[in-house]
Amino acid sequence: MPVPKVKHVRASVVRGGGGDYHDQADGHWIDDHVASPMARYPEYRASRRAFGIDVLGTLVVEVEADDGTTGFAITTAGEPGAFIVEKHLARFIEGRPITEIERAWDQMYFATQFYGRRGLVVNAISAVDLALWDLLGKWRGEPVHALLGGPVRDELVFYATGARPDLAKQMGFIGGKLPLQHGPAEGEEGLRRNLAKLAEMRSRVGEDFWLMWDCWMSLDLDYATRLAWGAREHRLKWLEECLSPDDYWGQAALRKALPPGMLLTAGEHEATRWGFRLLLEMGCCDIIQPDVNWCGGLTELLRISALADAHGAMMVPHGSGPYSYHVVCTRQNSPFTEIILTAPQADRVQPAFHPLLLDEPVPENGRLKVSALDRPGFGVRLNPDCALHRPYPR
Ligand SMILES: C[C@H](O)[C@H](O)[C@@H](O)[C@@H](O)C(=O)O
Ligand SMILES: [Mg+2]
Repeated sequence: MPVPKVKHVRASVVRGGGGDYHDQADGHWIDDHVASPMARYPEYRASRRAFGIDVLGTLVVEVEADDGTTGFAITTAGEPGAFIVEKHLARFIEGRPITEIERAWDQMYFATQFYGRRGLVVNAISAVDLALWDLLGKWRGEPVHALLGGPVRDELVFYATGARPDLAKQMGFIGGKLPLQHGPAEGEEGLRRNLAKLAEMRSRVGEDFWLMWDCWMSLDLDYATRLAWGAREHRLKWLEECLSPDDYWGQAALRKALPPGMLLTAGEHEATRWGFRLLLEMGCCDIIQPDVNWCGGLTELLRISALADAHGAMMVPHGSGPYSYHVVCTRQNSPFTEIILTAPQADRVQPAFHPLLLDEPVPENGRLKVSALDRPGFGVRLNPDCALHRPYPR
């Protein structure tokens, strides 16, 4: 059977949830006084949307082959991402056999290296890469996990990120990750409030349920160290992304300063094998957390995961929904994964990319059978009720 060629690459945008976790309506837990690097400015302390955490919105990339098969994927990149795909990346994909995913990745990365390397550009590359894997799976009639060598486990186990770890425990998750709410700018009172919140949650969930803090790049080395030692009595399992992702030196120092047994995690805002090599070789973390839709896509994540494995580190993707599940089920060093509870009060499970994807599998009782992934490609469809807009048609 001749291998089809890519006929069209289309980049569209959509607002409201979807591929941008922070593009949510008013009153959502994810924007309720969460610590951030901008909290040193009082006007940006109460809300991350106030400084534009939701500025990009979702980019949807569709890759259509000349036999009509179409793959797609999403990321956080919005209209600037659509520009990069239509005006720059598409030229390396259109007209090529749909099987040439490695070649496509290499050309997309090195052609944009002079202005990319991480962030928005690599988010856009990730979406094209994931769309190509979706297309390949659909053409071959196989789930993506089968293209990666197949599952090493029968079910996925999840922790949940949200404001209510107590409810996450009732929903059957193995742990709950809280957003840290107060950073250094709110001084000792803020530190006391953080620790009081953790103590309250520990009292609700009992001794064995995992509790973690997501610090979202908001701290300095001294504050993070004091927070960690204050959290020790409440059995905090890990501190996440405490410092600037560029401060490899501070992260390495923090990891050495933590109480015995407390883990340090990082990586959701890191990208490519080179960025994660730096994190791992400098001893910055115990668990790397690449976002599959941001780190370079699946092609690059396979290299990143192998690096982590060689360093004896776990690779537990940040969010990423089905794009994570198809990889995690095939990697020995990915024993569990994350779902970000995108429901406004973090009180129920809904698809991670709600409302944009149809057929997105969701964990039940904190678990998901790998057999639920057994549909071609990533096994999801675009919701026709979510109107796409193509800002740079060709
Ligand atoms: C809850 C955190 O502040 C972020 O909003 C979240 O998207 C991310 O850091 C995570 O690890 O889930
Ligand atoms: Mg995080």
